[in-house]
Amino acid sequence: MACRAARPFRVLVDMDGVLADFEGGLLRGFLASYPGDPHIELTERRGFSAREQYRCLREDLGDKAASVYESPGFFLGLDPIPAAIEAIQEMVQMPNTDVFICTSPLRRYEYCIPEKYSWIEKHLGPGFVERLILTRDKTVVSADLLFDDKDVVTGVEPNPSWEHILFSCCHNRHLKLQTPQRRLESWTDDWRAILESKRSR
Ligand SMILES: O=c1ccn([C@H]2C[C@H](O)[C@@H](COP(=O)(O)O)O2)c(=O)[nH]1
Ligand SMILES: [Mg+2]
Repeated sequence: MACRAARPFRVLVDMDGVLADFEGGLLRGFLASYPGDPHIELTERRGFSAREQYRCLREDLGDKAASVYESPGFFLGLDPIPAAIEAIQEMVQMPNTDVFICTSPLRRYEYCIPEKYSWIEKHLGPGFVERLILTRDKTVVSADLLFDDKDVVTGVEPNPSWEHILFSCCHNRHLKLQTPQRRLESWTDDWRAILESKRSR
């Protein structure tokens, strides 16, 4: 029987907080839309859900925060995370390596979904649009690694195929990781070493 060739090493890269600066865009939009309201500095952000932290600050502020990222142009207007574009462009050229962008759309998706596609085309080119996976459950996507800023990535699959590498973001920097979880501080941190250490296992 012919041996099945080993499949390429597969990497999932999250979008918000890893490629696109969701937190910076939210704060900028909140200050512009609600200049008289209390806001949360990025250094004060705790927990994945900014909406929840704003709601805890004052009941009405959660919906105000959501109105910012539910507005037309929000997702398309996000700045790239520093060095993210260069890192992905290098990663996708690596031999025997497949890279997909795996991101969760808002429930209110009408602007979010097309703008996520447009953002990828704008910053990574039309070819990368083929590599965009939209799902609210990343555990069902098969891969070797997932770079994601969310502290815990859960879904219907209790044992996802990928190792979750926590990508540092304002809301998770304070977290102390449980061994053996690994963190990537930024795209100028040694992401290549993480790929090679995993690839060789
Ligand atoms: O406070 C928040 C923060 C994020 N979101 C949404 C925005 C995006 O659609 C997804 C991002 O999830 P990823 O895990 O980065 O794909 O979460 C929100 O609704 N509220
Ligand atoms: Mg994210």
